Amino acid sequence: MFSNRLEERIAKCGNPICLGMDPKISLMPVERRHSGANSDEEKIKFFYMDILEECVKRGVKPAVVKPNSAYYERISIECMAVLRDLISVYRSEGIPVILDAKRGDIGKTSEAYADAAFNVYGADAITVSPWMGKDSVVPFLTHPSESGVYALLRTSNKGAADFQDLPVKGSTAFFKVAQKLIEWDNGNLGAVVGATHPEELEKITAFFVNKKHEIPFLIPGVSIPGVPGGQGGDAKTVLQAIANGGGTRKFHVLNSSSGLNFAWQRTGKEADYAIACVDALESLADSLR
Ligand SMILES: O=c1ccn([C@@H]2O[C@H](COP(=O)(O)O)[C@@H](O)[C@H]2O)c(=O)[nH]1
Repeated sequence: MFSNRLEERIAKCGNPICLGMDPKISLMPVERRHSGANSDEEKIKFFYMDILEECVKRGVKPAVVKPNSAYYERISIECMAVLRDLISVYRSEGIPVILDAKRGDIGKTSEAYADAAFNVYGADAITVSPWMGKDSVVPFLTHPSESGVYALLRTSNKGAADFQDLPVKGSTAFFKVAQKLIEWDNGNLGAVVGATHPEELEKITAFFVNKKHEIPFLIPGVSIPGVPGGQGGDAKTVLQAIANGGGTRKFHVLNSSSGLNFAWQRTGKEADYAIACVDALESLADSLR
């Protein structure tokens, strides 16, 4: 089951951090280290390979990584192959990969999406939208690869309130989704809950705890102090919200993408982008112990 795999992985690596891998070429000073890196595809590959190499050298690895496919799709078809290669190489270092693609469609199309995510890209888990209901999510959950599925529950963006917070029959829409997730769960289901609304995170944690059915959360929106571009979520506040809701930390992961990727901006030392990323990862991990 994916939830067990996550628990073991977090215990092994000693931190609950999800390193987002969302490339932004203007913030990737790869040419400082690799004069031959001309194309965007090469830059992305070098950038994330350098970060992985630094992680391995220092023995500081994130619990999981999360590339968002949009950032690769926007570059080129070839960049999708770069994404596949990066997934493979991070996995070969024992780091599970969550493909953030927010899929979901009628059943047979969800089956195709699941094959793409788990067989073609080789990801360990995927994000899905639960909006189309059970038959749109089950094909991911029952895929022979027994991979993880994170359903959007209470997202980190401002617009999350537009639908997710709507009152529904004495409750709130996101709680109705949470109830369905419990019903659909086969040990492979998790939920996306944003870091930017700790009060909602606490209530959602308490909901699952009270139902005696906790599922893994993917918690995006964590910022790294001093690095621009993040959404403002605070990692310690997130863990406190989970504790306040009565939850355990065993399988939840906290995602920071721009904050970790482009941490070199704190010192301005462009050539040290990989060191800066792993420094930020290490100090975030230390601060959460
Ligand atoms: O509710 C959600 C769901 C997904 N995301 C994704 O996570 C990263 C966040 O990037 P940062 O640079 O750390 O803000 C990005 O891929 C989002 O699409 C989210 O932020 N919130």
